[in-house]
Amino acid sequence: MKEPALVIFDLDGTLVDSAPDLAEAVGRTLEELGLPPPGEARIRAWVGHGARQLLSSALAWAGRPDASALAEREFERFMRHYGDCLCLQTRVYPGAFEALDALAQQGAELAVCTNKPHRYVEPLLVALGLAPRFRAWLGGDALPTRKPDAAPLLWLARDAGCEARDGLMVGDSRTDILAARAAGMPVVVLEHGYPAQEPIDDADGRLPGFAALPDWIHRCRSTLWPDPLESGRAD
Ligand SMILES: O=C(O)COP(=O)(O)O
Ligand SMILES: [Mg+2]
Repeated sequence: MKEPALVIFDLDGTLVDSAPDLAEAVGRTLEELGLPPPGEARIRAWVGHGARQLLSSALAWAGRPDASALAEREFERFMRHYGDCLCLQTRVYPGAFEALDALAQQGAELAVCTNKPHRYVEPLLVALGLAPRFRAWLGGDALPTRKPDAAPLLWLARDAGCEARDGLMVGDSRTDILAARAAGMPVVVLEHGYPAQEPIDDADGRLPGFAALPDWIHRCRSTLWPDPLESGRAD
């Protein structure tokens, strides 16, 4: 029986809890614009669609009817602030290192696919000691399209020399599920992250956190990654 050849992790809400630092950066940006900071709880509900969308959600919440145009204009201001608070309070979720090590020991390649701006992905992974675990990572603006488009997952599968169907996406949101489905990749959702704003019940699995991941993969491997010799799959 096979194991996944490649496991791709979402970043915010899956590998790391970055909401406090994102909230700080959004708060500083809005304060400079004379608007109230939305606070961490609201940020948790808005993360996952990229930084522009996050800023736009905050500006709309603060009552700006021109939120999306204003987010575009003030994007670099937000990016400066986020660069300043990238890793003040951001933490790796419990069990992540252990799960990554267990998967690597089983021979899986590991990668990160996030909608966070690409320029901040590597500094964050390095600061948290995660970078050496991954063969590759892609931020939301690394390619012309981002999750929920399939392109970043397909790019990472190609980079690892495998088919998307032989990989696994580990995420926390509907965006991750849609990207994986579009790529033809199995997907499991970890529920330790941000509150689900959209349905996540059509993932292949839902787990409370990392501790359950290696065992879940092991139990599901014959259905999710059937061995062509056993299943008669035509390649
Ligand atoms: O929305 C973002 O900035 C990042 O979100 P993701 O890591 O969950 O893709
Ligand atoms: Mg996420």
